[in-house]
Amino acid sequence: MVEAEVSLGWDDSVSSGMTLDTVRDSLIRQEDTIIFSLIERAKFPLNSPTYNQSWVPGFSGSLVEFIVKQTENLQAKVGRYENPEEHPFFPDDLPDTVVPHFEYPKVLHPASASININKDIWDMYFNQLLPLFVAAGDDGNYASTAASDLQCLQALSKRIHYGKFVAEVKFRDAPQDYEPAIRTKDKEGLMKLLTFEKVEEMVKKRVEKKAMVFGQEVTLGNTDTNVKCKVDPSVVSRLYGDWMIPLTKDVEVEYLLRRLD
Ligand SMILES: C=C(O[C@@H]1C=C(C(=O)O)C=C[C@H]1O)C(=O)O
Repeated sequence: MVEAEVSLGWDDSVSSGMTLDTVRDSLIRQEDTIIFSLIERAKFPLNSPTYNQSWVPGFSGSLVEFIVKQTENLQAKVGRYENPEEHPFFPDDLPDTVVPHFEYPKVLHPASASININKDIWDMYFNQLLPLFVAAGDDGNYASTAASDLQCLQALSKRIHYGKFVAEVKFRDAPQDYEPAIRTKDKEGLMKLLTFEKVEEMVKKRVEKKAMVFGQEVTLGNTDTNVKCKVDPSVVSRLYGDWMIPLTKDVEVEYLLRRLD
């Protein structure tokens, strides 16, 4: 299976133009998308009926499940999941694309297609993250709430699965360091090799600052030094420290384990 796909065009000697710097630039830009999506979701209170009631006749799941499934169905038809940067939350039974196939550069090892940790991302988002940054309450805006959740989920999923690209460029930069740990399936060794603590500290500080800048009320009068942010910056920093970075690194390890298949 993997061999057949390799013969369809994956060639790891071809330069993708990707470097650790360009990959990190993409992660930095994705921070903006993530923080804005959280700010948008924070406009609404928790709105728990979005998650714990079935509303749609003939569909037994929650409203958010319905919206995510239906949207993914539509987006699959127009090719969203042909892009190796995108991963569906409900990958079963997605329709084929109806639009012409776009040739994305084959940067990743074909085995990477089997890595999708969206189940964990879904659980983390709804059970741990959401209650930390939205107010309690119910304003009835369930459909808009679910649409905002989808934006957040897609942004978080893209960032975390971007670990595949991070791992690929790290491997290409130093195959001699990674190969022994891959061959012995040494997850801990791989984790050590790919970890840059200083970079992680910078990421956490930067997203905290961005949340402060993006989420403040902009007024034309004197700048109020006591700004109240739309999303608590320390929650954003915690989101990265406790979940985004560890999950991205899990994806990196999973990718590397398959890198020599
Ligand atoms: C993504 C990278 O790999 C690891 C994960 C990081 C992250 O998720 O932000 C940051 C540094 C590394 O420990 C990277 O090196 O940039």
